[in-house]
Amino acid sequence: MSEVPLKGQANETCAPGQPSDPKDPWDLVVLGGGTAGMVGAKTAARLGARVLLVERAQLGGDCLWTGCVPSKALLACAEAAAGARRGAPLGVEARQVGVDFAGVMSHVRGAIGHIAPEDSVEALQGSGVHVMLGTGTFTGPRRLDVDGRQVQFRQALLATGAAPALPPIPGLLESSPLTSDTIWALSELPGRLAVLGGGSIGCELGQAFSRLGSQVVLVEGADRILPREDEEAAAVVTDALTDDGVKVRTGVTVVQVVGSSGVGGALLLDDGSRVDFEHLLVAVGRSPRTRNLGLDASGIETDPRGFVVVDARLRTTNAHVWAAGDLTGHPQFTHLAGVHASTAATNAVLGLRRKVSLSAVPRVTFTHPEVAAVGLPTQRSRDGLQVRSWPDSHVDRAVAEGQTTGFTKLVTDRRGRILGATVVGPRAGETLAELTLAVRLGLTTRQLAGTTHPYPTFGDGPWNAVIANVQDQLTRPATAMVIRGLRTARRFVSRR
Ligand SMILES: Cc1cc2nc3c(=O)[nH]c(=O)nc-3n(C[C@H](O)[C@H](O)[C@H](O)COP(=O)(O)OP(=O)(O)OC[C@H]3O[C@@H](n4cnc5c(N)ncnc54)[C@H](O)[C@@H]3O)c2cc1C
Ligand SMILES: NC(=O)c1ccc[n+]([C@@H]2O[C@H](COP(=O)([O-])OP(=O)(O)OC[C@H]3O[C@@H](n4cnc5c(N)ncnc54)[C@H](O)[C@@H]3O)[C@@H](O)[C@H]2O)c1
Repeated sequence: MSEVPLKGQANETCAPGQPSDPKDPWDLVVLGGGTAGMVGAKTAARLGARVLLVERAQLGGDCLWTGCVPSKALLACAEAAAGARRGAPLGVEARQVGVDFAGVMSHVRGAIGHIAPEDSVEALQGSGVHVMLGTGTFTGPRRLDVDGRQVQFRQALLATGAAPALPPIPGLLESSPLTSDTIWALSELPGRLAVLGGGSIGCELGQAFSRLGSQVVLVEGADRILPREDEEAAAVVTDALTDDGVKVRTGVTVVQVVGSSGVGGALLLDDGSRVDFEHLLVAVGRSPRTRNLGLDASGIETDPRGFVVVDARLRTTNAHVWAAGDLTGHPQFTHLAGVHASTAATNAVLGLRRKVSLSAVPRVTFTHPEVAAVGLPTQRSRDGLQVRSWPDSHVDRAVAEGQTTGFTKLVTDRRGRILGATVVGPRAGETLAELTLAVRLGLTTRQLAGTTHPYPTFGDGPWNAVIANVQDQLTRPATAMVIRGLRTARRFVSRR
């Protein structure tokens, strides 16, 4: 363990070092320096608390080193290749698209390197947070051991994240599969890549590797990929993956993996078929990093899957310990980890009772086209709720770009309040922002329809969908009668 000392007088003022008197514990000790840990620590320091953050590896966590940043950088390379290839219908022909995998990985590392200083020890110190590098374990309700050093706290924030899950399939471990933790070390593009799991990671990385030139087979146990998303959205992505050369196999179970570490192998499926691979990527979900943390010693309970049990204020079953991010069992997103952390840190340091709400947490799968969703499912109409759809084939920007497979779907109540949305299309994640605000604030389609949107943008999809919903409302018998009455009165008045 190495302790990183604070530098400079200014830092000393805002974040004094370890209190020398053990009866004067840290106001907040944060365990884990990923998104949740860093945001929580900075929030608490900004509120004037004396904060110690303990990280066992490197600050930045999964998002920076193995998650969002490398995956989106890889996707950008893949989109550059695919964009060059799909020029023909637009009159632009690139006869041979070459991919230099070393160059791709250099871009991926470059993106990480660009962002890393913002998540560095120095940056945290500059925000008034004391950092200790080492592995933390609870040794009591208000005590931690960090590689042999005892740390006392008034409050603690647990933010140790989650790690790729490996299902108990015979032969899987022996085949040393790749996961989202290890795939970034590849130095050569896999010739044949099998991807187990058709969720966010499987779809994003499967499509990216296929666009870069790998032969990809994606194996999903459920009857469709992206099983948590709108069925039509999943169908559009299935078609897109297929167009990009991915062989999508759904509704099949892997009964055995044959082959040994590093020399390829095969998935044996329950329908008797096999999928040969050079590399296997496993992406079937992420398990909380809650083992060997001494949670029993500190009275912190976990659920049967190992996620830390929290209340709506993110307090664990130890009244002095809070939890944030992937280890809580809430949706596993960087943006939610940040919201969690600022809420939990504020509650911990100031004794407030702020709650997190999961009703308007947006999610985006960054395939091409993207699938972005928030709020209630848009799958089908339910009692008293309407679903309104608008296809990108009627969005002028999508037509101009020759990318019309997407759509916007809204679920609204009778008053036109927007309760949920799914947007599929290029940059759907950006388009979703206003719908997220609408769901969160309970805005109506009438309010959004009355807001001028710039033309021509993909934002026309949601705008046309809300306008269509308002027009639907105008056809209701009572409203139609009022309109008829006003029109008749107007005619009468203007005749005089
Ligand atoms: C391939 C991939 C792509 C993703 N893409 C997106 C995306 O596009 N958008 C999005 O919102 N989310 C995305 N995610 C999810 C996102 O990365 C996570 O939700 C986010 O990183 C969770 O942050 P966290 O702080 O909870 O955990 P982590 O980032 O995992 O941080 C936990 C930290 O705790 C440390 N730690 C663990 N145990 C100890 C200990 N005992 N002592 C000290 N330190 C410890 C770890 O070293 C780590 O640094 C992606 C994930 C993956 C894998
Ligand atoms: N764009 C993003 O925001 C983004 C991107 C990547 C990851 N993430 C986060 O990381 C988490 C983990 O991603 P993930 O893709 O590993 O998990 P996931 O839960 O999104 O998807 C896992 C998929 O694997 C399937 N599956 C499970 N066991 C299987 C088996 N034995 N055989 C075949 N299929 C099986 C499931 O049906 C599911 O479709 C996500 O839930 C998400 O929160 C987010």
